[in-house]
Amino acid sequence: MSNKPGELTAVGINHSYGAGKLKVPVLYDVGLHINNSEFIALCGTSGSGKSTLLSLLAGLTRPEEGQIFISGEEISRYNENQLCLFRRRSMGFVFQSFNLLPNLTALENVELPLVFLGESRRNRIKRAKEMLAMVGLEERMKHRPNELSGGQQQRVSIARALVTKPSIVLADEPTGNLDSATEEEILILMREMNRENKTTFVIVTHDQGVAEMSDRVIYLKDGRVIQKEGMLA
Ligand SMILES: Nc1ncnc2c1ncn2[C@@H]1O[C@H](COP(=O)(O)OP(=O)(O)OP(=O)(O)O)[C@@H](O)[C@H]1O
Repeated sequence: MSNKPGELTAVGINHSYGAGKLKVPVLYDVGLHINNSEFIALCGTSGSGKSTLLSLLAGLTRPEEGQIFISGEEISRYNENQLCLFRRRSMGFVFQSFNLLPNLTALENVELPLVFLGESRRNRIKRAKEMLAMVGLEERMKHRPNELSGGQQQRVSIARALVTKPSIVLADEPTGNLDSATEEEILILMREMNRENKTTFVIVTHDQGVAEMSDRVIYLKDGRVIQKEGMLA
């Protein structure tokens, strides 16, 4: 299997939690292909397996069966160190609860992924400032997360996700903690980032707004992909 930067492919994924009598199957023969620079909504009812699938695509969980290819690399074969390096270099993450470090400023939070990649301080600051300007927060870069609104915190976390120029951003309910006006603002921002940087976005969501703004919806029901080409959930 060869795929290009920013492409994701899953083949024959079966996954369960627990073992023996306590084993709970969660994903059944899941297959999907996502093209470079697509903006994808991953939808489905509560408990259908969306977060589990995202965690497998992120390489945070290893599939019990099946293969996952990201940008041409079969990450389902990687060991922990290889996975960690791959995530740092090629992926960005956005979470419902923002996951910013409370004692760091917005600028320092955005710099952090570059610290892990060993970038010089000068380059880190330059790049983090550029990203904060791109998300409209250059005036707030010295502020700590508790001095920012929820929408501003999510903007910082989008800047942090994109600062390493990843080919893929994975987001788990990124608008779940925001009011509806802010939710729309954040969605528009992610769509702009997707178009400007040609970054692939995969967004787990219950929000119809995300689905409507997406190129495509992948719909999970009871652990199976039931709809995937150009249809809304
Ligand atoms: N660590 C775990 N151990 C055991 N079962 C788990 C674990 N994580 C998830 N599950 C189960 O796997 C199933 C799928 O969970 P998952 O969180 O992937 O669904 P989801 O579609 O993201 O749900 P939601 O929309 O409610 O967040 C659920 O039945 C859940 O209870």
